[in-house]
Amino acid sequence: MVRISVKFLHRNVLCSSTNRHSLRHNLPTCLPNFFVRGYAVELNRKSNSIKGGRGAKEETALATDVRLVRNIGIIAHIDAGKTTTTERMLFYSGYTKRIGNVDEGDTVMDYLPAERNRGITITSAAITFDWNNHRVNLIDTPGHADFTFEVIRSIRVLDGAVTVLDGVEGVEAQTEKVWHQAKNMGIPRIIFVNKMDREGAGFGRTVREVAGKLQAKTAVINIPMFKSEMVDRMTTAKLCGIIDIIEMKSIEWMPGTDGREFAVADLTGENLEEAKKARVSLVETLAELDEQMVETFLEVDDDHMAIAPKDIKAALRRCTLENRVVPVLSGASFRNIGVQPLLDAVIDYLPSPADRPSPIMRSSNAKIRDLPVAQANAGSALAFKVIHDNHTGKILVFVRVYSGTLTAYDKIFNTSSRTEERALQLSRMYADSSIKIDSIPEGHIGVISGTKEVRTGDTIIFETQGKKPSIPRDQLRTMQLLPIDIPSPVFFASIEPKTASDSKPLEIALETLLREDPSLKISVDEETGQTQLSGMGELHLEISRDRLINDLKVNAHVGKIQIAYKEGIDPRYSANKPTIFEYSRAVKNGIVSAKATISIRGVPEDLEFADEAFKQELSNSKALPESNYLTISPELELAHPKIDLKDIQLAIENGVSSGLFHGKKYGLPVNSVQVSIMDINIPPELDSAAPLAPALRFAVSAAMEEVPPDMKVLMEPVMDVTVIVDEEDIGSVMSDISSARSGRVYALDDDSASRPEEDDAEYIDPNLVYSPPDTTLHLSKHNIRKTLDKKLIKAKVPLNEMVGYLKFLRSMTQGRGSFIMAFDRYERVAKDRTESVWAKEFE
Ligand SMILES: Nc1nc2c(ncn2[C@@H]2O[C@H](COP(=O)(O)OP(=O)(O)OP(=O)(O)O)[C@@H](O)[C@H]2O)c(=O)[nH]1
Repeated sequence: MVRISVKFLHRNVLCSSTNRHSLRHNLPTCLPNFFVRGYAVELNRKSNSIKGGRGAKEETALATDVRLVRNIGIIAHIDAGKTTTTERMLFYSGYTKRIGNVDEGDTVMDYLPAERNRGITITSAAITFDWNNHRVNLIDTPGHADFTFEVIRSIRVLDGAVTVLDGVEGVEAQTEKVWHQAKNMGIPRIIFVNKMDREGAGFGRTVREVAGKLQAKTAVINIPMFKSEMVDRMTTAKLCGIIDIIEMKSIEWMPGTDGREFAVADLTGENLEEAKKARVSLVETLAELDEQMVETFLEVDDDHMAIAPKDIKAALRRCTLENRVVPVLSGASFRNIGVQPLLDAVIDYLPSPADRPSPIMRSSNAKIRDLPVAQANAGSALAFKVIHDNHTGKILVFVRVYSGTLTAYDKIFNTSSRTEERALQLSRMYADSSIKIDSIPEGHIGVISGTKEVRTGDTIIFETQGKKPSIPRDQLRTMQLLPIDIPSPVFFASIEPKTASDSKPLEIALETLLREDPSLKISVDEETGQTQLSGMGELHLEISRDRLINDLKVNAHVGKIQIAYKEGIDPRYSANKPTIFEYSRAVKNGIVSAKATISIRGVPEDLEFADEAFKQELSNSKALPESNYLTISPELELAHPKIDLKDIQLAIENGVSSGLFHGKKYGLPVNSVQVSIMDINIPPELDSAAPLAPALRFAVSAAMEEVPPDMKVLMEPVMDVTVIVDEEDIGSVMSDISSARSGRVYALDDDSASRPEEDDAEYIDPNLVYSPPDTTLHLSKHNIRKTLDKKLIKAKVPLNEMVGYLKFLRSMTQGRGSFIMAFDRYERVAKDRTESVWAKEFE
């Protein structure tokens, strides 16, 4: 006998059956007049079992059958309602007992600094819940631009994404950016147009924007439903539910309830008429893309209404998985409207790991070919987030297993740190608790606790029982999954322990921070001994500082957050002759001298204009940190009778990098230079590569010394800025950017660069897509945003000119303007600005 307890109209309705499937099938009949989809089951957290209908067998299937898994993320512009929507998802799936409220600061998902002190749940990277007999792993993707790197990293482990849009604001710049990242990675997406209860919200307008701006082929599967209401003797329309275009039903939520109950009814009147238009469009869109839909359509004599919902769903699933269409839904999470259909859509249309192509593993050894994980015949997993649990003090490593089943106590080999350890404890994170598990099967997400070496972004290889890897083990151990280029950090702060005894704990805490977030960088100035923490943005460093002081409890002084300037060499500089440097050092067998002949030059910012020979030389060079290059003359023979070639190369690289740590004019790290080694004498009696590093460090330092001071330049981070303004503000904003902020405007409203041209066969004309009329907009008392009149100004602007820009922009545009920016590159500070920048930042 299987029993399931369903929360229904404030009552617990108990349905029983001897057969689990029959129970599921008959469930709606237990609840007359209501159409129950995605019903909530209660989780009894204490016993870690699910009360009611889900027996152990079913839980096992959920935990192992990869087709029942959805690894998804929510991507959205700040404030679109990502957290509000997620909180409802957790509540309706039965994993939280009440709905958290963003405005009252009691949500499970929020990760902002104020909530961070509460511990692990806030920073959870993935939260698991079950819906309609499927397991959903919701992977967190932060919205702030400082964390763009983290967004990219999270997107890589997603199989599908929900894009939440604000029905008033439409497609916003940040959304567009993340959308394209997800699209480029081939991740199927669905769209949820949220906040449809707000005045000025336009569903039809937003759908047209999705088609126009995102160039997505839309399939509207539900539309908002409104009811007329008299407010202050004026008729207004109030959102009350949605019209389901697949089932051709209305779904209405009672105002003021928690949204678990909803009434399903047949459509009538205007709602029916509009639904028919939407159904025709949906079927025709699918028939354009899916042959099976054409056949089904012919079978029902071209009657759009006669096609069974299951056939529409199947076609829509096929097309969504192939990224040919994007299902669009509507609702208002805050009013508890439309979230259950969204959850259903996650299950119905987004892929399971089995539907996704096998990712590629790439070796650090260029000679080894790329290997799709499916062909490796070995276990592989990606550590996509590492978190320090403040409560237990343990390091939790969130992994996505790509192949094989990771079992507790398995030996795991980390291909980045090249270390082996055991996966001592495995668990799965639920909304506010974790459950110990024995294994994490392929396609699933789970947590390994207590590892010593794993960092965010590392690849883990493990051997699966009875299988022999398809390539030799030493080669397999050089493979990495989805490596990510980490952009240069542009802000830094100095860090000092308060007392000598605080030094060791600080070192350990910094190591923890770096394991969690590889986009942070620690550098130690060898001359001054000062430690610097660098990051992507002010907020990024503020959060890291709070983690250090408040969470990891170190006793340290963190200096002011500053822009990370660099020192460079004017590319016009060319040394008359290379620097020859001789270095002697006492070693075991006596004194050895190493002689290095090197030259140094500045690399121009716009490499595309450099001469071909130089470009060719750089492409054969080793890229070092700080956009520097190391070119070793091809004639140079580095092989040594006693020392491994790899060790020699590594010592040279380390030596050159540390020689570039301090520029000779400004004392800043050196950026964008090429160091060429023409000759190097490695004494045969040397038996370790160690002395080579200081030799090279001094040689590079000496070469830098020889560059005349007027050829040494200050370099600054320059941002790629997109300012979104109304037409009437274009003139003032552009002139401010170019005159007051030393920026270069390079495009106006040219947000179409990544889109097909209008005469391209691929072009999606927003005027031709189906979108319901926005009947409520004329009732709005306020000015309605003219979305399509917004203009984008794109410019390259020095970062120091952007500090405090939002406030300035808001006042210049009466609050209408907004902007996003991302690091572009380091550029030389123009001569006329150098003095003022130096004075402002360093004096
Ligand atoms: N009227 C209305 N307000 C909503 C709705 N959904 C969210 N909000 C409000 O919008 C604001 C932002 O919501 P969040 O859920 O924090 O948005 P977010 O996308 O998670 O924002 P970040 O975490 O800052 O990226 C809050 O004040 C919410 O109460 C909705 O459906 N209707």
